[in-house]
Amino acid sequence: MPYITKTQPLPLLLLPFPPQKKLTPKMQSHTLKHLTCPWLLKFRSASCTIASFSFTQHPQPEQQQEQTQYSINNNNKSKSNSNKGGSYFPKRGQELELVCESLAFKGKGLCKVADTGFIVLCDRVLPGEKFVGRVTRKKGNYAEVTKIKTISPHWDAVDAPCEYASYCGGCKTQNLSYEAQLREKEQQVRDLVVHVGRFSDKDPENSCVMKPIVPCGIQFNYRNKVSVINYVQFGLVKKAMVSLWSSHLVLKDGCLKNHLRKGNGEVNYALGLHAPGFFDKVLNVDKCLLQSEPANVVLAAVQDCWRDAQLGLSPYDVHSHAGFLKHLMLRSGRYFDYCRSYRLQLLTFKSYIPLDLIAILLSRDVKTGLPELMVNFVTSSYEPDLLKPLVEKISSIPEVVCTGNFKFQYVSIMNNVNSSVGNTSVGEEEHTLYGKSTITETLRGLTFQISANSFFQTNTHQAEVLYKLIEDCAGLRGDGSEIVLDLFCGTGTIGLTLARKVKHVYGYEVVPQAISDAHRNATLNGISNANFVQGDLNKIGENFGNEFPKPDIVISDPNRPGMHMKLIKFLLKLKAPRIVYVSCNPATCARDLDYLCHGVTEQNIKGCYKLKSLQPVDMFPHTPHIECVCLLELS
Ligand SMILES: C[S@@+](CC[C@H](N)C(=O)[O-])C[C@H]1O[C@@H](n2cnc3c(N)ncnc32)[C@H](O)[C@@H]1O
Repeated sequence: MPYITKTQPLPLLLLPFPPQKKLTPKMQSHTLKHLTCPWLLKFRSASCTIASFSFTQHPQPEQQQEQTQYSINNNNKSKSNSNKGGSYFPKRGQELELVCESLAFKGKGLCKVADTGFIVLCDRVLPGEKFVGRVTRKKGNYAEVTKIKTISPHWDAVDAPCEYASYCGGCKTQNLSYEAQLREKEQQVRDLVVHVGRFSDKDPENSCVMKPIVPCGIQFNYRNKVSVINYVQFGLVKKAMVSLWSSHLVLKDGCLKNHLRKGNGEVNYALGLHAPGFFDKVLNVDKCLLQSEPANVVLAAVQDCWRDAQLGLSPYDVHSHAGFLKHLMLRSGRYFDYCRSYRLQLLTFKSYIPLDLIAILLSRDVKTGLPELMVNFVTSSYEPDLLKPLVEKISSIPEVVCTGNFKFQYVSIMNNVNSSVGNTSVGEEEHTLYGKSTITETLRGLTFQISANSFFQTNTHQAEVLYKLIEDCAGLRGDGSEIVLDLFCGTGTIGLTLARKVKHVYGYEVVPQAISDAHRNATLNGISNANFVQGDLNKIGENFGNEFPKPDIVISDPNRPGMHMKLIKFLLKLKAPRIVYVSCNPATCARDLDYLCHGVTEQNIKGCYKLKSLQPVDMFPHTPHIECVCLLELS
């Protein structure tokens, strides 16, 4: 059956209860459990019974003691720190001596105030580190602190290779040895599976379910796209609150401070990464160690000239909404793998050769398969003449274009125009300024064309590993007889990598452009047994499922919020023999596994799956992100 070329909407049913409305008990029965602080459960699990699992946490009796000895402020008045109920609560501005116990989901250090059990979170502390923190925020029944000074570091602390590591929002754990990062990630998943997923670690049946984390073979230069996600956004944003001239934000008292204004009072602008916690401040960077070297070469070239007054390029001001340049997005092919394979060969000559040189040497012999690079300028209006000097500069960089005999990279330069006041990098219109409008990447033997706005796994190297694990979990019989349902299919990559070994793939995805990319990718690879349909899986109606046969395998790869209750109920009714759940958020993953295996207690719905394996995968070294591949079988 040919795949559908026209996008077909899912049978839609509007969400009955907009999440912002106050929920009545009936409404609550249709919603998912709240997972605002899943990490609290590890410490407070004693208060949660399996039957009435509550995510509303309350201070424990031991926290109700008033504390005096743990505050080290001179003017400490700990007694006044107790809240009305008499439970311990540190005061804003209070300084505490703390030890980081582990890392919570966003990479924040989890600490307990000694003898009270009161939980505080602190950014940029490492497990085992003893430090002094100042309370900055009270939040429900925990507090956030800012590190003032380290008393004794954790023994797994290492020197971060990136000069921006201590204050950039992208890599939070570069100063923790990679082995320790992996241990922390694995432990986080284990804790969530036990406390949120309710898979007891004391149950012998669960003992072999949780697999050791799969490390990432490359720890730098692995990102193929630097974009708006995870604070790793390149933006051209006016710096606010300027005082001194400098092109960098600096760290002072644990906080980012601007260091800026020229002597003549002129405001300074930056091109770089979002400073964590600030939508309007950007950390000027010349290099990011997570992205490819050619992308860094382009970044340096743009940094070199965009401030030139003669070019008349005005950066976008998020406050006044005036200005032209909004974002610079860099997307590259598999530069690292490409270079590494040749470096390994060259190492046999026992000589050190820089990566760039290796790539140039390599490219002399190879006519196809060169890694490609896309540069996307997001601007507030379409003015190609203004961008012309930048396009000329980038397209003449020897490392990124074909020059003479050195065919190194293919470069595509795009312009997404976004006139809205928001900070989004997706354009309302797209123009090709140089080269073609897509770059090509290969994954598990297939070729994918990626446009500026399409989703593609950001670590292609580790995506190979992830997709192999997914295929292993799918447990294909090898006779090409299975039906696969690929939920949250994006540009169809998972389904397409399985398509040649199965009877048919049905993919569902909300973003229309991703669906057209999926169709194009199917054609490009000569695959005709895959249908891709555009629709919102949070809004499926009663008829969802009528347009495809009962699948043998469901692949579900939702984004961070996990699956909607409607989809959980659909899957529990569908009863496909296997579900491979791929998740980028172990907290919502654990919650959804709980529903699928143990049921939805509040709605008297029984679970019908058994968790066979849960495999954490490190896709993003030095960041808090964790991917998991879970296999569920009908019980
Ligand atoms: C983690 S990505 C997975 C993409 C794809 N499976 C892959 O490996 O490349 C999640 C995908 O779910 C899509 N998505 C998010 N919310 C959705 C919804 N409510 N309905 C359908 N698709 C959704 C996103 O657009 C994104 O493409």
